[in-house]
Amino acid sequence: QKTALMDDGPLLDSREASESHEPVGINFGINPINQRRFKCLTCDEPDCAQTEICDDAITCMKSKIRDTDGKERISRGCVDDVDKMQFTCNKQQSSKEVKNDNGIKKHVSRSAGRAHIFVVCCQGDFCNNGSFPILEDYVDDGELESDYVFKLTLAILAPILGVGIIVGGVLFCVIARKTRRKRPLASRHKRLIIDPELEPSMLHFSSPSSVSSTTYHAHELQATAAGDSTLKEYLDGRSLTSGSGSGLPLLVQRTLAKQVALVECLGSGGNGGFGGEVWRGIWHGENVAVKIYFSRDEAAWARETEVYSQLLPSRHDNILGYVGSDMTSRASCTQLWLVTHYHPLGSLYDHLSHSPHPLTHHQTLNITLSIANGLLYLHTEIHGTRGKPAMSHRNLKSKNILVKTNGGCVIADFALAVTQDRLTTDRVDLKQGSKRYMSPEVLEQTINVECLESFRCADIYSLGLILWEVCRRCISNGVALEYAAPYSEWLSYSNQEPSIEEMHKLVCLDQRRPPLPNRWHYDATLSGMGKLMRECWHNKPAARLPILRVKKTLIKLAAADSRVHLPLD
Ligand SMILES: Nc1ncnc2c1ncn2[C@@H]1O[C@H](COP(=O)(O)OP(=O)(O)OP(=O)(O)O)[C@@H](O)[C@H]1O
Repeated sequence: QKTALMDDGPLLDSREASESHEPVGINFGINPINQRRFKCLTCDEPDCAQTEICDDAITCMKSKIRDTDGKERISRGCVDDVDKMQFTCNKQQSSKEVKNDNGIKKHVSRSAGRAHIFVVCCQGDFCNNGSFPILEDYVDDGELESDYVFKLTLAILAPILGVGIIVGGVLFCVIARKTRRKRPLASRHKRLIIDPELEPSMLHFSSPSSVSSTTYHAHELQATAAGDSTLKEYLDGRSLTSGSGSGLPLLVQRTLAKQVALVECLGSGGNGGFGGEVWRGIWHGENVAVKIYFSRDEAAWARETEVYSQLLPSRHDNILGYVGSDMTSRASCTQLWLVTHYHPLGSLYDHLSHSPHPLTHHQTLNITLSIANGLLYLHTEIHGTRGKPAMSHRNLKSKNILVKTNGGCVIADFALAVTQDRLTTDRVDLKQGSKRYMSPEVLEQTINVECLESFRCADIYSLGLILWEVCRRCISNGVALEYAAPYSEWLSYSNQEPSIEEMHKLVCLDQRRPPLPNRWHYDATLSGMGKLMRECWHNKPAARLPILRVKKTLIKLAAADSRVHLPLD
């Protein structure tokens, strides 16, 4: 039963004061036992515009409902039977209070898409007066779930991400370390090609087979990891530092070993040679020859370096071109490098003994004249700023002469070379040098070791033997002889280094000399060459021709031979 109320406010206030109106909450279940009836305010949804009174209620109620579309409805009323009360007042259970991040309570509907209902039930007359329950912010399950999913994802991903970052960091450090370790090699490799300090133009090969920077293979660029140069330390306190010679400036030479990539071993100096190895290397895209001495041969390396860098100030067509020297320390081993021009045809010995083709007269005279030319330069003192002292080679042989691709030759291996100054200050070891090419006075040890001229005469003896080796391979009347090393017909192991005793017996005691083939008599050039040889290997040093005379004789022979087309000066 409803009674209309004209003045809502004051009436409600006074009633409210006179009655106890405890919210029923979840304890409402005891009230039906009392069966006491209350008067309650009643008004209808949606806005409770008109309030009336109802009585006979076992509990009063007021409610606020927020629909799924967000619209709110309010109402008050009487609940007059127990079943209804249980149903109505239970509506509080449909939402759940949770605290958000800031500690503010929210009523949370447990199922998305359902209306949010808050019903307050109370027992007492007009106890449902007053303000309506407040619906807290609505947080639906979806939001909660997405929050949960987000947190779960974070909980899973965070450790994975953390471990990933640590592993990545460690990997980065390891790779960075490795790269740093490799970088010196890489930059070394680069320097091999682009170092502007060094001038590849110094290597002016006439060789058409010289390898250019565009034709060598990638594997050839594997720079040999030479150790740090110790050349400076070595040179400090020595006389080599002025470096007025033909090679690179000394400062530049100190980085040479790092700039050269060794490509192939050309041979090792056996048979009483220097004992190290000769390699073809690549330097600034050009082939170079690298002679690597063992540390026990340091004196020979130092002497050869000194000769090239100080005593042979200018380049000469018939002296092996010098690039530089370096001393490196690798795995606590000292390596001594001497870098020179590379001549792909190899030594005169290689050329004469391995080439299937005999020599023409033109080639024979080209070879012999160029050797004479080189030796003349070596033997002669030259005055002036680019001057040089007179020198003796002391180890002339066909293996120490290299063949250029233009058919001429260069003299190499100056480790035993001497000047008059040197002879005055140092005592030379006469056992050094190739025994096969030793002159009788060296074999007998009767040579005047303090006089340069006597060693020049010994060089001429060796030159005589070289002329013989070359001329044997010259074709005459369609016939050329096989290569033979001097004195091989009298030595048990013809190609092995003979002993000093063997050579002494042959050359000094038996007075043997290489035999001149008969057929040379029928060839003016070769017979002239035969005569020249005899004058070179004469037993008496003083009777031997000086090198200038040898050169002039060769020029005459060349000029007289129509098969020879050499520019003769
Ligand atoms: N500048 C060079 N260019 C090309 N090949 C070279 C050069 N220097 C040396 N060779 C080659 O390397 C080989 C070995 O050189 P090495 O100086 O050891 O000669 P060797 O005559 O066998 O020994 P040794 O002179 O010590 O008796 C030579 O036979 C020659 O073929």
